[in-house]
Formats: sequence, structure tokens, C-alpha cells
Amino acid sequence: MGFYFESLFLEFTLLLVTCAIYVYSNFKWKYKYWERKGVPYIPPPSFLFGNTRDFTLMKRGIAYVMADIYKENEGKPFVGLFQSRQPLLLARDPEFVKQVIVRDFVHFMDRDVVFNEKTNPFESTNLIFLRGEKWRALKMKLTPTLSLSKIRTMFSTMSECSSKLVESLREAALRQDTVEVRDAAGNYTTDVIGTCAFGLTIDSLNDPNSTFRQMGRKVFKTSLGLVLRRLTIINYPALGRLLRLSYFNAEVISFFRSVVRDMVDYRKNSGVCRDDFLQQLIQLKNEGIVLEDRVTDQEDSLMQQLRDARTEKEDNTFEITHDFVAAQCYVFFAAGYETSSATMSFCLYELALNPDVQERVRSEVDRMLESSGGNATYESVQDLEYLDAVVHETLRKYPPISVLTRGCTFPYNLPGSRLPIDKGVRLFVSVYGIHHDPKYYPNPEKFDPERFLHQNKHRTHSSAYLPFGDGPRMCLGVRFGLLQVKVGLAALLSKYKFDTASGTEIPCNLTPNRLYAIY
Ligand code: HEM
Repeated sequence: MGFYFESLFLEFTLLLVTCAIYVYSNFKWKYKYWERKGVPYIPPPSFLFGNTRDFTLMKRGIAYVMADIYKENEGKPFVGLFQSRQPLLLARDPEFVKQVIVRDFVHFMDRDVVFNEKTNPFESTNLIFLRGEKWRALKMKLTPTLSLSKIRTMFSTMSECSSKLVESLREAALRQDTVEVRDAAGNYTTDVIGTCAFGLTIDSLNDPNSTFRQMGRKVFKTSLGLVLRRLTIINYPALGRLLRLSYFNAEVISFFRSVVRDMVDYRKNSGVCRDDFLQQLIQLKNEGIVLEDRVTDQEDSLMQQLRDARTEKEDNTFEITHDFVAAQCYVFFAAGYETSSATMSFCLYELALNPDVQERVRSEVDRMLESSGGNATYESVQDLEYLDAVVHETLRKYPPISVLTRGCTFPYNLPGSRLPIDKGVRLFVSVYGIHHDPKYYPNPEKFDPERFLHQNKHRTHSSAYLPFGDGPRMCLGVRFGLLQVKVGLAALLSKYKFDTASGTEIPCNLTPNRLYAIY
């Protein structure tokens, strides 16, 4: 008996040691990836975590982790690193960034995470993660829903929501109470996107605890569990599939599935037909498939880029299911509300710290209101040059999406390297690092809207400003986002003066989940 146990123990120990040696050698082999390719890289990555340990353990946000690596590698156009055991290329130099995400787009067409359609239908089919020709066909369909002419018609909705935003802060202002602007801005952008995209009256400004608003908060709630789940899906996709891990919050997914079903049924039964994002999706669902549009929208350079990005590699027709519609609504809502509300709150934070800038932008808004009879119009808001510079400077200093992400779609030769990098290798661009590089923005920590005034704009390298990304994968909602931010800010500044509160952190220490990657 004693002998049997001893032998079992020995076998078990041997198995463990063999497994440990296998894992260790596998990591060692993986960690030689950049060396094999002849690409400059940062050694030595820590075992298991690679070069992103602090991010994985939620000690530091991805914005800072990538910006540190960006800073430490001054002079290199790109540098190789590892997230856990996955090789990742950080593109540093703006010229190189332009080359990979615009000029050589077909090599980096998709995002860096690949989902399985069966285990993760919601994640794999939404516009952010959709791949190849399917993504291109859908983006061409959806881009016109936010064209200049459509945005113009949404101005009155934004304006109504901004009046409600002002009203929601009235009592607190009269009492000179402290308000959490991030919450107020989130209520406003939730209402705007709900009405403009889905024709829903969410009314978070009067009911900040509405289910919709609560779900919106959950979309961006980060926890160690969520980070680990996501890293498992990214680094060990087979394990992620086996465990059926969901990338997004499962409760929010199921909420969207049911809300979208209700909205679609309502429109069908009542015969209501609106000219919005949801209607476009319903139309696609009724037609059954997405076929490439022949519509030419001359005003839109994104449409032109999308047309040029055609690869003719695969069929771009696919079936539109209910889940597919719900997945698009989810990303439209998530991408549309949080980025804009973060921009509004960072802007108000800087205006509170820089009263002279606040006074100047308020005078500009007041002058505009005076000359337009007290009511802002789409055109009059577009003419606010200083507000425009203030918003752009906010997006420079606090890009809500601090890292752009791509995955290599087919082998790519990096300048000066020995071998091409392989399909599947991930590519990051540290927007935060570039936006805080004194080479492009002297005295980068200074909030200085002058940088974006008309006469100074030409001084910046066009790829050194990336709050909305670049190339065909760039943000779909640039105009919508900028307009809702400006309308909300102009309304607030015309009525209130913003100051820091006793608990305001100066400088603000961004928690790990404040500035994030797209997902
Ligand atoms: C200030 C507001 C906003 C900022 C700063 C912002 C920023 C971004 C960035 C950086 C990306 C990734 C681009 C890339 O990888 O090159 C992105 C993608 C995206 N954004 Fe926005 N965004 C904003 C508002 C919006 C709004 C209002 C909507 C929708 C109504 C929206 C919808 C999307 C979608 C659907 C994508 C994915 C595009 C694709 O993969 O093809 N965004 N956004």
C-alpha cells in the first residue's frame, strides 16, 4: 500500500514538473517572438504577465501603462512587447501609425480580439468587433445614419436634452451644492443617444436610476474578474470558448436583447417609422441581408475610405438576426454615451481649474446667444471657434479611448525587420502617449486651447491627434459626439459657473478604468 502511494505521488509530481516545464518553455519560446522577427522589443517581460502586469492586476490603467512604454522607447517608430504570452506591437511614430492604420489598412483591418460566433454571438457580430468584408459592408450601411445632413436634424433633440440638463442642476446650483458632473453628463448623453438613435424617451435627467441608465453604468464597470475574463479570452481563446466566457456584461447583453425586441415589435405593430439608426437596422433585418450600398455620400471621406478598403477576399453578404440588431444597438449606445460624457466632464474639470478659459468660452457662448435671439442653432454652435478649441484640447489631454487596437489580418513586413509579423499579432497605438508627447504638444500637461485655434492648427502632425482614431476603422460618431458635447457644454456655460469642490482631486488621478481601449 505504502509503495502504491509513493509511486502515485511520484507520478503526480513528475506530471506537475513536466507541465510546469512545458508552460515555462512555451512562455520562453513565445517571449522570443520579437527577437526571431528582428524587431526592437522590451526585455525582459515578467513571467505570466508579459509587459502589462500592472494593467492585469488593475494597479494602473491601460492609458498609463502604454504611455509609459511609449515614453521609454523614444526614437523608435515601433516596439514589440507582450501581454501575457501574446506578442503585441506598439506603434509609436505618427508617420508609422498613419502607414499601418490608413495606408496599409488591409493588413490591419480588424480589431485585435477574435470571437467565436457560436459561443460569443453578441461580441463577434457587433460593428466594433465584426471582421473583414462583413464589417466593411455594415459600416458602409450605417455611416450614412450619422451623415452631416442627419446630424443637423438631431440638433433640436440635443438642444431639448441640454435644457433638461440645465434644469436638472438648477436646485443644486441655487444652493451652491457640489454636483458630480460625470453623472449629470452621463444622464444627458444617455438621453440624447436614446432619442436620436432609438426614438426612446429614457429621461435619465429626471430619473437617474432608470434601468437604461443603470445598464449604461454597468457597461463600463470594471472589476478584476472582468479583466481576467477578458484576458483569458484574448490570450487563451480555446479556454475562453470552453468556459463560455462572455466578454461584455451578461446582464447588460440580456437587457439589450429584450429592449431591442420590444422596440422592434413596437415599430412593427404601431407602424411607426423613424429616420434613425434603429430603423436602418430594422430595414436590414427585413431585407434579410446586408448588400453593399451603391449610395455615394460625397460629403463623407469615411465612406470614400471604406469604399477604397474593399478586399474582394470574401462574401460580404450575411444574415441579419434579432441578436445581430441588438448587438449593433448595444455598441452604438455604449460607444456613443460614455465617450461623450467623459469628454464633457473632463472639459468642465479643466474649465473649473482655468477660470480665464472658462470666462472666455462663456463670453463666446453669450455673444452667440445674443445674436441668435436666445436660441442656439446648429450653425451658431458650429461657429463657436473657441469652444471648438476647448473641446479639442480636452480630447487631446484626456482621450476617452486611450489606446487604438488592431489585429494583423495578413503577414506584414515591418521596416528594417528580418521576417514579416504574422496574422493575428496585435497592434496598439498609445493615443495618450502621443497626445502627451512634448515633441508634438509643448508643455503637454498644460490645458491650452490655443493649440487648436485656427491659426495654430497646422502646427500639429495630422496623425499626432487621434481622439477618434484614423483610417476606415475610425469612429463612426465623430460629428454626433462633437455636437452633443458642444450643445451640452454651451447650455451649461450659459447658465452656470463651474468651480472645483473641496473633494476635487488636483491633478486628477485617473482610476484604471477612466481612459480605456475601445472595448
Ligand atoms: C467624444 C466622443 C467620442 C470619441 C472620443 C470616440 C472615439 C472613438 C475611437 C477612438 C474609436 C476607435 C477608432 C479606431 O480604432 O481607429 C471609436 C470607434 C467607434 N465609435 Fe466612437 N467616439 C465618440 C463618440 C461616438 C458616438 C457618439 C458614436 C455613435 C453614436 C460612436 C460610435 C463608434 C463606433 C460604432 C465605433 C467602431 C467603429 C469601427 O470599428 O468601425 N462613437 N470611437
